[in-house]
Amino acid sequence: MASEVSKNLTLAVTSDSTNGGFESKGLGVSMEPSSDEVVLFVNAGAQTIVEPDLNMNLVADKYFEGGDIFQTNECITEGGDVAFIYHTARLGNFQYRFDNLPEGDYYIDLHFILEDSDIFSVVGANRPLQLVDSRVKVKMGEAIVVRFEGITGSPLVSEICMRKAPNLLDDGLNHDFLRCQNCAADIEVASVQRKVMRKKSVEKYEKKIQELTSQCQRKTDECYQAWMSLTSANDQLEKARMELENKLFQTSSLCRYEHDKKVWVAAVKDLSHRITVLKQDHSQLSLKAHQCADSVPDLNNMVSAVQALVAQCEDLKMKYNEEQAKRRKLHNQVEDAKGNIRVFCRCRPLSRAESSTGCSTVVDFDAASNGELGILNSGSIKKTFRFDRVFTPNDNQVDVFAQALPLVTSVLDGYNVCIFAYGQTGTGKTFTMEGTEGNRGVNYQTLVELFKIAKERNDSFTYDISVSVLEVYNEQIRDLLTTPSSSSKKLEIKQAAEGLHSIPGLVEEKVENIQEVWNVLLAGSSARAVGSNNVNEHNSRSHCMLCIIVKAKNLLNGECTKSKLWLVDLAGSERLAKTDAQGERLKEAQNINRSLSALGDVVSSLANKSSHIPYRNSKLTHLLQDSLGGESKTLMFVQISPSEHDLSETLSSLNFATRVRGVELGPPRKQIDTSELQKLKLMVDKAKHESRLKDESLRKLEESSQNVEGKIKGKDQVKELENKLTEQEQSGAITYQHKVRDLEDKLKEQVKESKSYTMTLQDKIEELERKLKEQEQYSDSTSLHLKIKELEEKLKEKDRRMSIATIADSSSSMKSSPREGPKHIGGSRDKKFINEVEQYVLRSSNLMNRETAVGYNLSKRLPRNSEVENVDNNENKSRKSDPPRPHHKGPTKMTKPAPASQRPVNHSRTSNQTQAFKEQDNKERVWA
Ligand SMILES: Nc1ncnc2c1ncn2[C@@H]1O[C@H](COP(=O)(O)OP(=O)(O)OP(=O)(O)O)[C@@H](O)[C@H]1O
Repeated sequence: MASEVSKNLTLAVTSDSTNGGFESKGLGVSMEPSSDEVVLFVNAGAQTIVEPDLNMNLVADKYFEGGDIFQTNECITEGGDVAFIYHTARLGNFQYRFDNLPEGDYYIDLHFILEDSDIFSVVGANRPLQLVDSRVKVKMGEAIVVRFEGITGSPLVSEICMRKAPNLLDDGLNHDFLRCQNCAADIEVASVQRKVMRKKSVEKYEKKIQELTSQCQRKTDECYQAWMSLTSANDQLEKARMELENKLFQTSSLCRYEHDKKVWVAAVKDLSHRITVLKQDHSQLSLKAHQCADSVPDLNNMVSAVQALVAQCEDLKMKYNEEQAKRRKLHNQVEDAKGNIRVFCRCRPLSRAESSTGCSTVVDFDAASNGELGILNSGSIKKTFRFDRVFTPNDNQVDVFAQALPLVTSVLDGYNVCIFAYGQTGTGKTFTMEGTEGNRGVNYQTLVELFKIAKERNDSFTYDISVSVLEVYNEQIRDLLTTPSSSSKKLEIKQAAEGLHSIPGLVEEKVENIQEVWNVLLAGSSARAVGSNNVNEHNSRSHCMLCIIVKAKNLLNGECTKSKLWLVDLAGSERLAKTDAQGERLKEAQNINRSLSALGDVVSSLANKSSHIPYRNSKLTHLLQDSLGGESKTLMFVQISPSEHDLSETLSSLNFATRVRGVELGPPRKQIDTSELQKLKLMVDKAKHESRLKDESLRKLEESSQNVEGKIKGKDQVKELENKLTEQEQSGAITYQHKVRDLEDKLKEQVKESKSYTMTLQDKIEELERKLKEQEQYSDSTSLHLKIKELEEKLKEKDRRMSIATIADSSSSMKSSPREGPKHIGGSRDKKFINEVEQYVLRSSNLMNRETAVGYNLSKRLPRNSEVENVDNNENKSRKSDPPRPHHKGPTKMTKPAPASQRPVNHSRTSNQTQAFKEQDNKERVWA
């Protein structure tokens, strides 16, 4: 059943303000009846204009003053008509329920505080918001519920007051209206009842007023006294405060002084500590200074030692430089010894297709390790070829490159090198030069090695390496590194200077590591394939050329070199007849044949030492001009197939390669040997010349003695003359002895030098011989044997002449020996000694000639260093016809010149001696 709700609701706000209206934003009150409860909503969302109500203060006072404080929401009734609640909890939406109320009308007052809301700012801090006289009618069994809803913030409910309203239903009595001083409601009161109530209340209030007045008087007195005592206490307090402040000030200044004192003491302590430390430092430093002063001489020594070391280092550097130069020279000599053109033959394995068709092999590798290769015909060897190296199908890429490696070193030493692969299509030219990804060929390995050696030498050399890749197809040069737009440009060869060629416009890609090289090689090979329908066919019919340009600078002596390494994969060498070609194919084949035969012609001309080398007959030879012949080194791989079906092509390739290899048969350059021989010859000539001069002076001496003898007539005269002669002879003999001694010393030295030099030469030769041995074994022996024989003949002839000369010499010395004067003895000994030296020198040089020219033969004959002297001795013993060797007794053992009186004067003997000297001299001249 719906409750009857009073329309007379007021929302009041406690305030000191007495006029004007307040606008309460966000608070509203509504009442809704429900079935068994009367609900009072306090809604914070509504707009309500609140009227000020002065009485409200009184109501609030009353509640705060006299009201009990209840902590719960229980309904407490006092006399069954009023309920108070005082609640301090802060809540959001909440409700109070009042049950068991007796039936009747009730006033409900609400006091609550809303914080954080606009109401709060209107009402002021901690002042309650009041809602008074909400009158509700409660029937039997109904309850009153006060519900707060939609409230923002945290309301603090301070009071809920419920009062029983006077019964509105009249029982027929005459009613007066009494306005409630508390709530301003008109309360209907009966007139009698009103008088009694008024009297009672007047009395009650008067009594209360009196009590309050007296209480107020009392309180006023108390207040006055309290005020007075407070004032005096205040004065005393002020005084005490002043004193305290004074004291505090004094104390603080004292404290500050104490504190400052402490600080200063600490600072002084710290400073004195620092001074001690500084003193210690000072003494240590002065100690060190003394030590330094003491160590100055040591330091000077050290500086000079360091300087000496630096000088030593410089010296070592120079020596290292020299050694490097020697190494390069020797390396070059070894390379020279091997020949400037080398031919390696490589045979590929039978292909799968060939094996499956049961194709047989026509190549015999039994003597491959000796550089020999046999071509079989119906099981027996038909023809044998010899090359610098023969690689069987079992030899891998590393084995092959190991043999090409020395040439790579030559490029870094400043020599031009050309390595090319020649052979029939499909014999493995590309395999040898380029290789496959897992089996890199000569090109890649060469570049790896170049970078490796360049790195090893980087403290004495700087190297700039650049690469060009080009192709010669149909006698046209195509740059494979150029951009596609400019690839159509024709390249031509220009002569830059004498012996130097350049290709203007050719790309030279600078490379600094092997990865860059690999990129360039890839770029080249992919460019090669562009524009061709059949890549393999195109590649077979063009020459692919890789040019590596090495610019080197020697950091030690500033020498700069620029050398080239050509790596060429030639076009297939099939003969024209076999290609069975027409039109364009025929032209291609003709061009290939022309360029390959031009290559053959160039190397043949080089072999024949022809004055004109036909480089310009093809683009290929023209390009390679500065790397073929001259000081440059060439390596050719002749690639062959083992198949019986390719026999004729194989034979043709092998014949071509043999023609190329002919170049190597030219005599290797042996510059060192000739120059040394020349030196020794000069030394001998000098010695001979000196000896001749001495002979001349001797002869003059003898002539003058003969003249003197002829003039002697009287004894005194004779004696006088004899004395003069003796004196003359003595002085002449002494000077002569000195001269002879000097000469002997000189000769000894020369012999020693020549011996040691010969030994070093022999060492070098031995080393060369060891390296040559291999080479010599393969070389065509017939021409060498002829030369050896020729040289041996010459040697024998020389020996024969020499023995004749010595026999004549010995016979003449035999004749003059019985009465040889001191001068004569010295002269003949000198000559014999010279002869000995000459023979020895000639023997050595012959040996050297033979050794260098025919190292293979010499290796059997030439004694080792330690054996050289034994050989000499043996020769002494065995050659009885040789002139006797001089016995170096030294000048002390020389026979003293006899006085003229003791010597028989023998004119004929003297003239015989002179004659013998003359003969000997003539023989020597002939011999010389
Ligand atoms: N020594 C070898 N070992 C193994 N396989 C080889 C050898 N030589 C060549 N081959 C193989 O034989 C085939 C032909 O070789 P390659 O292409 O190198 O011949 P080519 O002479 O360069 O031919 P073209 O003249 O057509 O360029 C290739 O498959 C190659 O891998």
